[in-house]
Amino acid sequence: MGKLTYVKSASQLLCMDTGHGPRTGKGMSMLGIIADGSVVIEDGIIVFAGSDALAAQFLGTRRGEVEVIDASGKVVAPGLVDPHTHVVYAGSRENELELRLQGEKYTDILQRGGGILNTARSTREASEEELIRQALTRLDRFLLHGVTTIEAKSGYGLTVKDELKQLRAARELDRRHPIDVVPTFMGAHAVPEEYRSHPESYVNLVIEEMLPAVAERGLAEYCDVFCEQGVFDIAESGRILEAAERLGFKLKIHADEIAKNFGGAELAAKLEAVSAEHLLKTSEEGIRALAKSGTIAVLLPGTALFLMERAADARSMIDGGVAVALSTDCNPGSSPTVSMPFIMNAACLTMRMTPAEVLVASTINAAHAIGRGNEIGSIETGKRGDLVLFDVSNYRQLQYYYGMNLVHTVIKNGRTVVKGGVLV
Ligand SMILES: O=C(O)CC1=NCN=C1
Ligand SMILES: [Zn+2]
Repeated sequence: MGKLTYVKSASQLLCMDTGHGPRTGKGMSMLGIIADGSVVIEDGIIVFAGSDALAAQFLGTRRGEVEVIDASGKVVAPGLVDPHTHVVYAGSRENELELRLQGEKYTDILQRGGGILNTARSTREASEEELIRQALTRLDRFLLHGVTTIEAKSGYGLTVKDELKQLRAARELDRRHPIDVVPTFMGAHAVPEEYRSHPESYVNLVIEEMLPAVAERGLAEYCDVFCEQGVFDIAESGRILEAAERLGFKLKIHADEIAKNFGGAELAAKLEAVSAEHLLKTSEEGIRALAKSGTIAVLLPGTALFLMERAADARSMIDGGVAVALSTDCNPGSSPTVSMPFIMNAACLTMRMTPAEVLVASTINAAHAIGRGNEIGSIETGKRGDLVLFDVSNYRQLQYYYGMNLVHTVIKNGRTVVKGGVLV
């Protein structure tokens, strides 16, 4: 019988246990709140979630060491999940912010060899250990912002060797850091300079060499493609994703970020991708297609803000029956942040999502977007003991006191990893 962790007397315990699968429509507003709630975790797994009174009864039947964490006056939620990051990379691109402030477009910078290709140069030069070292610091900051599981994409190597290096680094992060890391292959992030005169050969390299190399090493669960005007078009994106599916990868797609009605969402729905990401410029037909296929819309309001673009039409998606998740899109070019709390604020203030919807989108729906909806994302017996204690007395205050990090304590697999806002 293992040590018990007893998180007691939360002013609000947000169980997120009011449904199955990704939440849609009204389900996105149902938090499963227990006032004066308690959670008991044993050997990293939740063994009790309910009222204080029932927790005392439950504990009365148990012997052994109990670590008590007083959550009175605080909101206890499932550990936040970030389903879309490019967290493994070297270098930085602060110069591009000023270029864009002067009016240069993101795609113009990429076309002339900057942007993703800038990060590719520094990532190719960096050793695997250096990539790990830089990313570990970002993961510490994710933890301080309440995030206990993230997805991590490759896509800054753009050669077989360097894409494998990035994905091995992601696997090492998962091993070394408390945060769980779900890996995604994204060799189709941009066409590297050495292939600019013959991009179709790069598509063939992704399909014929990179995908098999990643698959036989078991280095990624998902394949993602930057489906965008001037990057990978609908036909190329479809070829790559269909090849990936044949090799057993689950599918994601960066869709409709920049060009209007490019058809990325429709492609995601046609391929029944697990998720479609960005969706800033998605058409009404695209939204209907996502609802029909059950593809999760992973929205990135921080990226929209940082690119100084209008945010995705979350309201039409939620009202249209699409399951919505949120993410930082942590990357050095279009969203250099790890703050899920800021993303939740931005989702309310720029996409009119409610305080309840952003919590569902940052926990259970985000968990389903990376295939972990049965293990994390809600506070239910049998799920991982991943919790975040916020220093507010009710969940609405998380979006009311905006621009602040209100994380007090983070518990990962039943172990306290952040206390009083500092790593322990
Ligand atoms: O610019 C980057 O490094 C990340 C990105 N990929 C697609 N959109 C943004
Ligand atoms: Zn991205």
